[in-house]
Amino acid sequence: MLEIRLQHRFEGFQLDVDLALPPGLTVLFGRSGSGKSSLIKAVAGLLAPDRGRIVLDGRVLFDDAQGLNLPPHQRGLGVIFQEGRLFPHLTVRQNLLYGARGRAPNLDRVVEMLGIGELLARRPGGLSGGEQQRVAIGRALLSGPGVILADEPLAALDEPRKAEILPYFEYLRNQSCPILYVTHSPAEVARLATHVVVLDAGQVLRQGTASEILGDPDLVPAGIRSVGAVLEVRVARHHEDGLTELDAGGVPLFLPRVASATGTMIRIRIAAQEVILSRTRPEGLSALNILPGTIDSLRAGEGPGALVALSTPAGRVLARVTRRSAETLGLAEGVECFAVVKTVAIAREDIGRG
Ligand SMILES: Nc1ncnc2c1ncn2[C@@H]1O[C@H](COP(=O)(O)OP(=O)(O)OP(=O)(O)O)[C@@H](O)[C@H]1O
Repeated sequence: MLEIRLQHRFEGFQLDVDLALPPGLTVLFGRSGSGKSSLIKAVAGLLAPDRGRIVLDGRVLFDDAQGLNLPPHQRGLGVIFQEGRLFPHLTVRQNLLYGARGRAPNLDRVVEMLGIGELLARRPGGLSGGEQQRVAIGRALLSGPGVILADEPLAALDEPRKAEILPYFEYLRNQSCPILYVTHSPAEVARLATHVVVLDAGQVLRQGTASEILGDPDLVPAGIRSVGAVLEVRVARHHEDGLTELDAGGVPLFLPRVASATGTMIRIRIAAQEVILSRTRPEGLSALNILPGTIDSLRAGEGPGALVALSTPAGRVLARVTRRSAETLGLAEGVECFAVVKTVAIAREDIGRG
């Protein structure tokens, strides 16, 4: 358990938060300049707040009232930054052991899990961005941390490298100590977050699940364009034609082949702009995914659009439609309709482990 209460003033900016983080992976989310990195730095011991108290599993890391401010290396943290920040003069093996201060009984297991056995004798300079980040994750893990701090760990990577690293964070979320993770990316929030804290101008604007936060255009930094639903669904069957059938609360959904075993739970993000609504069950349509539901809310945007929230057996689904369509179709709270989603509208990056 990590408790963070702190106040800090920079010129023109005041950070003021009071948080108790639950187990799992907590995402710090918010616009640029909202205070995410400053908060991470305060926990890491790289920024001494003006006032406050930071306690990890009952151990006080910082308390201005007691004049206590543990240095970073005594805090029991694993830190992963945007760039690996590995020591260039040490081999990968030495970098890994540095975090563990020489003792790493689980070195072999971590090396195997991260697939970095081939890299052990090399120096970081020659590694790809993705390889460096895997080593940085290994170093953080091997330090036996009480909490892992990850400040935009995927931001410097291209899409294929992101796809390579994301599963490791899913694994960590389900296995290890609490993780505090900064990102701007709704896809990362959808895939990784157990809990989301939205910061705005240095204050906590909202806290909630990925689904609650990503469904609210006021909370998502990119606004309506990246609003969407997050559903937890079960892999029901892999079909021979390359499609995977999912059980979404009893409704079948089809996606291009998902690399998860039958019976496992996965998370999928369905962007609101990829959803079409119909008042009657559509027929003769190429889209395979049709979810029946009832409209929970309809919210008109400033422009010609509206955001419709639909309660379905799979969970809450959002659709971005024009106000004109909403009027023509008679969409309103309580109205029953069908959400239609193309199979290929759910990108690979939007599919993660449950
Ligand atoms: N050392 C500093 N001195 C003065 N102002 C600072 C310092 N560090 C951060 N700030 C200010 O504090 C505010 C919050 O910055 P911070 O880096 O924590 O935001 P952020 O949410 O992490 O942003 P981004 O997503 O762009 O990384 C900004 O206005 C920034 O200019």
